[in-house]
Amino acid sequence: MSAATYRVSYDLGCLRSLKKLPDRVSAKFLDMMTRFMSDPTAHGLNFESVRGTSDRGVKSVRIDQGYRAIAFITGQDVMFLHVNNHDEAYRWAERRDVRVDPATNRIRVVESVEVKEAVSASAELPAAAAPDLFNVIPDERLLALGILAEELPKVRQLGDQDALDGSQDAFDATSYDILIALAAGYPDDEIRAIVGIKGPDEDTEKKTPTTFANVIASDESRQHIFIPETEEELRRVFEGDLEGWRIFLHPDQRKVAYRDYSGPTLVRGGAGTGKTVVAMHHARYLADQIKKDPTRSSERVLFTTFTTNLALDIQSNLQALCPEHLEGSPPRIEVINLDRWVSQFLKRKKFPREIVYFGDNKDRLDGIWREVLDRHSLPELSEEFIRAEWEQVVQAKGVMTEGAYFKVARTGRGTALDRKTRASLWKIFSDYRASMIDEGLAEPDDAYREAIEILKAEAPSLPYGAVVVDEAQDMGEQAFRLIRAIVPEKTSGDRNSIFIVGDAHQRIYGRRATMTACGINVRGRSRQLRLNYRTSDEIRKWAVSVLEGVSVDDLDEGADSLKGYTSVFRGPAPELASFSSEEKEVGALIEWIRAVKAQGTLLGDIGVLLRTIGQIDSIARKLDDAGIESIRLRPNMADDRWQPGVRLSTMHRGKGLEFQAVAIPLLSKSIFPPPWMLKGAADDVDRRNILQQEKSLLHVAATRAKKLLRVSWSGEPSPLIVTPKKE
Ligand SMILES: Nc1ncnc2c1ncn2[C@@H]1O[C@H](COP(=O)(O)OP(=O)(O)OP(=O)(O)O)[C@@H](O)[C@H]1O
Repeated sequence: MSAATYRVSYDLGCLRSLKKLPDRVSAKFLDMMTRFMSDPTAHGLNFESVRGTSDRGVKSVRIDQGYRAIAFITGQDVMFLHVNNHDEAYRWAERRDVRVDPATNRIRVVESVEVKEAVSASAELPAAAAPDLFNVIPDERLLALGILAEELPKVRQLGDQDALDGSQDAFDATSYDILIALAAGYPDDEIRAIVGIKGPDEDTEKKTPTTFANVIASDESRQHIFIPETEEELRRVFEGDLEGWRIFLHPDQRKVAYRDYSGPTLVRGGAGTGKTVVAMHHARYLADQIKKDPTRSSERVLFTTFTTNLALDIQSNLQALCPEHLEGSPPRIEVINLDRWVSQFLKRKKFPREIVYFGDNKDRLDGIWREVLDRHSLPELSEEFIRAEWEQVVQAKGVMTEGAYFKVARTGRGTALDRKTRASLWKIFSDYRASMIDEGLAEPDDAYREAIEILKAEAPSLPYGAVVVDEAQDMGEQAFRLIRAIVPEKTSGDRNSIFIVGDAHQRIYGRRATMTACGINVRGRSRQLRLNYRTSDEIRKWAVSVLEGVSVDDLDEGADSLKGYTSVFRGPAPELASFSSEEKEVGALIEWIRAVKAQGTLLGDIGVLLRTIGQIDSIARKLDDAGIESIRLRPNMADDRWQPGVRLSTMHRGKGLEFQAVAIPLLSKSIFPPPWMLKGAADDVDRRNILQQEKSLLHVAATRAKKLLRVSWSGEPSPLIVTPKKE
């Protein structure tokens, strides 16, 4: 074969079979395929017929003397299905049949054999212990879910979970996913959602003709089929691991990421549903478009998020996904957290003040507050209330004059304020602002406002064609106004301008904004993801139970819910452990870490998430005494996963991390939520907001766990914990 127009694709089964073979075979196959990709005319492939196969499109290709690749050829498509040593490859190919399945909009790779032969022909299919795993499930239900008729006899042979786990290669990839979800006990609608198959009533999309060429490129097929666009991409997949998020998106994720939008877009979804993954793929999609268009060569995509460490994670994940867009100078995708972007921008613009984020200067602001509050006689309001009013109303909404403060809507604030009180408060706020300027300091909201003003006054000079925003739930009004100012709506339209992902259930920094109010109109372009890829369904359910009674916005003017939120796999129930003393609790935590390690989990894949830095210090000492290595994760520093040691992190810093096993200790009533926070509440509404934020924090911490979650306390449990268990 030597025509330049062939489209080459790789079934997931092919990539998996390749990973089982010696590296040199994979290297040879890769070499052969990259050469074919670069110049099919010079490096044609010799396809040979496979004797005995019922499907005439199934062919073999010689890799070397000992190994063969099996492919399926039709029209202009070459799809690789399997690689193995000569005899096994032929045996595998003899009974394979490739077909278009209009019901699922996928390409299916079927082993078309009779029952006895099927089992013996599938070398990896283990002997069934007792043929009962799916026995209670009638054929009609299996077929309606998408299992192929030819596969039914093999399904009936699967005796137990071990047999199913070992039979991956014996089934079409979609069928295997269906069986795994069935065995885990999911109901049919959830199985369809997990596997990405529409139910008979949902299938309302306009259908393109179901030719092989169309179906192989469908979002559904591409859940299991990889179509490389460049040799580089092929190399990365062959040489790296098969991380699902990079290659095989769920059809719902692909539909959101790989398309154009007529204006700003919002993607919501519970923890672990792949919002960051989708945002990264969309950034890549946008950068690919820029790359293809020479007239846009100076354009860039700004990928921004809330915290530095999340930006660092995204940078390294994008490096794995599309390095070609990060390596240029300047790179086509620029990843930076918004605070840093602003401070760099203002520095270039010679902004004379220092922006206060953390550390010593924060103490200087506290000092200014003390002096200002001493100078003014306070109305009947607490210091906490006044400072919260400054942060949540004056600064958050960018109020600059007394007149504006009289008029501003104080949404979310509990205590009503009459005009006279507002006038007294404004004197305090003006004094504080003037003193802060005198000291040469600025708060982040001041910095955002300054940047917005500069951008509005300047002729458009920034190179950004689009902004992608992650963790939007933690950004405030000024941040969104700034994002809009970075990519202002053009007279030619607002196409692909802003792509925002977030989840208000995970709002942990107390900021809140309504996009429409900030000039970002996402109406009609809001999407939702529902499948949690990170956390087992059992842990997910517990994490959701923590949020009971919490009502959550949709980052705009409506409400959000976690309806339909499900995990793609199941696991052990979270362990809730109660102790009579903290000493016993920490002792048991140490034993738990040892047991998890003994079961094969690396220490670095165990996270202990705590509410305060003081608690981290204390647990670190106790782990040290017990001879267990630990690493404290600090804000603004990436986690070097190669370093051994249990990860100790605050719940806040835990956002953006994930671990096989997570422990959340010290959740006693007297410690969590921290009493000082509730004591500092300005009024009942503030108190409710604090409790809501702490619930979100516990929810975030719990959803960092993949397979194991352990929650513990001593004495009385925190009221935020559901269902206690005795020691
Ligand atoms: N299609 C997929 N296939 C395999 N893994 C996936 C897929 N999509 C997401 N994941 C994995 O699921 C985990 C969660 O993804 P991601 O961090 O993007 O979710 P999120 O919605 O941003 O989560 P959170 O809101 O909790 O930060 C990651 O480990 C990611 O690699």
